[in-house]
Amino acid sequence: MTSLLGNPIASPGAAINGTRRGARADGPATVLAIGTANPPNCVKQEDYADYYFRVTKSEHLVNLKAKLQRICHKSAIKKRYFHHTEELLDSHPEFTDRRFPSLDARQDIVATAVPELTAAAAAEAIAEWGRPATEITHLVVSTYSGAHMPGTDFHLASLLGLRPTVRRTMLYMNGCSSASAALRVAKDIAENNRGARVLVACAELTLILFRAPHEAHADTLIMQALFGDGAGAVVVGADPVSVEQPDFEMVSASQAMIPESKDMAKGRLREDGLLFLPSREMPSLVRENIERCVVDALSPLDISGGWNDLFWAVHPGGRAILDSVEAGLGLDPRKLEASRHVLREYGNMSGPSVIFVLDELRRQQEENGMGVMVGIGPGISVETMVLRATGSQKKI
Ligand SMILES: CC(C)(COP(=O)(O)OP(=O)(O)OC[C@H]1O[C@@H](n2cnc3c(N)ncnc32)[C@H](O)[C@@H]1OP(=O)(O)O)[C@@H](O)C(=O)NCCC(=O)NCCSC(=O)CC(=O)O
Repeated sequence: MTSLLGNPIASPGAAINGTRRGARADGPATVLAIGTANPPNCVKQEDYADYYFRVTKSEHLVNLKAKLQRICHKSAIKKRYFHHTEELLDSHPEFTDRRFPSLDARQDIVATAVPELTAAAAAEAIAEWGRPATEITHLVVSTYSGAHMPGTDFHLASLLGLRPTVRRTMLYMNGCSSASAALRVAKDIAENNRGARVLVACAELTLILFRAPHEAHADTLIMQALFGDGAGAVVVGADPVSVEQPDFEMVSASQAMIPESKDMAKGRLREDGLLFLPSREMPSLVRENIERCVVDALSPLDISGGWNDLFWAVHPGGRAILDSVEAGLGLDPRKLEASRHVLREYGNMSGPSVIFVLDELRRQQEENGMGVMVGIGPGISVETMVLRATGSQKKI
């Protein structure tokens, strides 16, 4: 091919391919910094049944209260944090009375509370990262606590002073695997856009699903007994520059649907808030399927068996979920200590939980060599990310 002046020119395809190759990062995406945040209202698990039946004015349901006490006792949770307080619930009787629609009022509260909590976690991550917030190029935000246009991503960008051209992606309704999904997206962005610095932020507030006990809905008690509020944020980028100290390389990411599991963990957004129903069979299905998911994710890397040689960051969905992963993979009990710590100190915070687990692993300096982050979400979906600890001596 020649130009109008008769000079030979390279074919456009070759030029574009060259540009595309040059636009990609050289190395893998890495975790450059982690931040977490919780609201201030803390309720001890041993007090939760008294608290919950008092605030929902349901003391007369003595059998359900005793059942909640049994569940709390077996939950392996010590305390949880909530945005909602007794005063807030008192001023909104529609949150505890199933006969009235309450979605509008819930949405109005989370519209500001979710961006604020997310911003607290993100500000911590950016401070640790050590570069100005304006150098964040991409933002990936995930939540099921409310849905607005513009969304939490837009408000968060303003609260943090990100540049107006930051490229935003909003993920909704990914349940408890939301942070894993957001980190998977961030890895792809970082590896395909040279110099990209991606802020992942994920927050959930249980106000969106808070409801009173009801004799016909015993499963409500599971949600009320296990779930807590929290936000996690991660700065992701490839080819670190000198000020940046990565904690983990993000080696590979995969996602799988457990067969025949579509009714195992399902959520519906209704006039009385988000109704989320984890089935009783969820722990056994996780136990039966987890190893196949892990094998499928790791075999392309020539890693098979020897699960106790890896470190593990598993979503603390509940004590029985962690027991199932431990049994399904034949893990030594100390392998899930970071996940059990997060469950004990915060409950199941849905998606943000795995970010807390990564933070805990590096704090305990338990991570070493290769490891696996496992998100468990609706369906049942299993998100697997292989990580390599960098052995960073970062002060955190
Ligand atoms: C709730 C538990 C702490 C209870 O501990 P145990 O199982 O050891 O104790 P147990 O069998 O005696 O159960 C205590 C009481 O809870 C009841 N119970 C247990 N699981 C239930 C469920 N899913 N729905 C309704 N009730 C349930 C039992 O019938 C029993 O009632 P009674 O005492 O009257 O006989 C545990 O089962 C657990 O951790 N389950 C996992 C919870 C879960 O599904 N988490 C995933 C959330 S979704 C998630 O994270 C990801 C996502 O999907 O997005």
